[in-house]
Amino acid sequence: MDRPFIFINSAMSADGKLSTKERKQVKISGKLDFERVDELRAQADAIMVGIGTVLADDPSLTVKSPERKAARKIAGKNENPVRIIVDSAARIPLDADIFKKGEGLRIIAVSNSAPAEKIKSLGEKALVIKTGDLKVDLGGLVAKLKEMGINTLMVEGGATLNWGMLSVGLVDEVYTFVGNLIIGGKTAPTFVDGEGFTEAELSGLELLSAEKIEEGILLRWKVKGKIN
Ligand SMILES: NC(=O)C1=CN([C@@H]2O[C@H](COP(=O)(O)OP(=O)(O)OC[C@H]3O[C@@H](n4cnc5c(N)ncnc54)[C@H](O)[C@@H]3O)[C@@H](O)[C@H]2O)C=CC1
Ligand SMILES: Nc1nc(O)c(N)c(N[C@@H]2O[C@H](COP(=O)(O)O)[C@@H](O)[C@H]2O)n1
Repeated sequence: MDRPFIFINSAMSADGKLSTKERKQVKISGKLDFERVDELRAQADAIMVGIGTVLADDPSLTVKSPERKAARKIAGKNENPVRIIVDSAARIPLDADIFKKGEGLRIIAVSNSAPAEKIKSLGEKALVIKTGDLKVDLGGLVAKLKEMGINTLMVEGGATLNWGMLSVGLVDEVYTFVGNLIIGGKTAPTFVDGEGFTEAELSGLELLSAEKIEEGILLRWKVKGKIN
């Protein structure tokens, strides 16, 4: 394959929301799910999120457990997977947590429309990869990641990037943790936002497993592509 194996991991409320209408991150899952996500991070070559997630949550995207970080070191890797932000217009603040916390390569994926001055400043903190004219070309980006030796890519949202990846057929598997709360609100981000598929374009899934974790359920899906 000329791209990495790509999977999405997201935590959603029982009504499919990723966060509140104010884009505020809320606790959807508990300690056991946190550990599961940390293990997925530790096993991945790279983790990717959209700029909307950075602006809303300012995540560090680091591996949290000292044991998992040590195991990566023993395997000759950095403590953290490569951390990638999809950021067409290079809006990421230079003091974002992904720059401040943890070791390892950061990649900011921008488009040709990103301002040159900002790209220059980002170049001091991260590798900047340019694809696409107004919007990052996700297919082009993942092909470059593969060339760099990234074989497993974990996508951690948000709603728009999930759509971007799924809509162009770049996702192999999906993990959705469904938590025991309702968030509601028609403007609250859902698992997949963006334009949405038409009936003719719907993407089918095969259920690989379903597991109760604490008060929620973890579903693992294989993406099958177009149903119709
Ligand atoms: N519960 C969970 O597991 C998670 C929740 N979230 C929540 O999701 C929300 C953020 O989601 P969004 O605002 O939708 O932002 P997002 O994180 O999906 O980023 C979207 C941005 O990615 C950029 N992008 C560049 N090229 C693209 C392309 N080709 N296709 C798609 N996007 C492209 C665009 O600038 C776009 O605005 C936050 O409220 C955050 O808390 C985020 C991650 C995980
Ligand atoms: N709201 C929410 N609930 C959960 O149960 C989650 N697992 C997440 N995941 C996302 O993970 C990011 C935090 O990463 P760091 O701890 O800073 O490394 C953040 O973007 C959350 O939206 N979210």
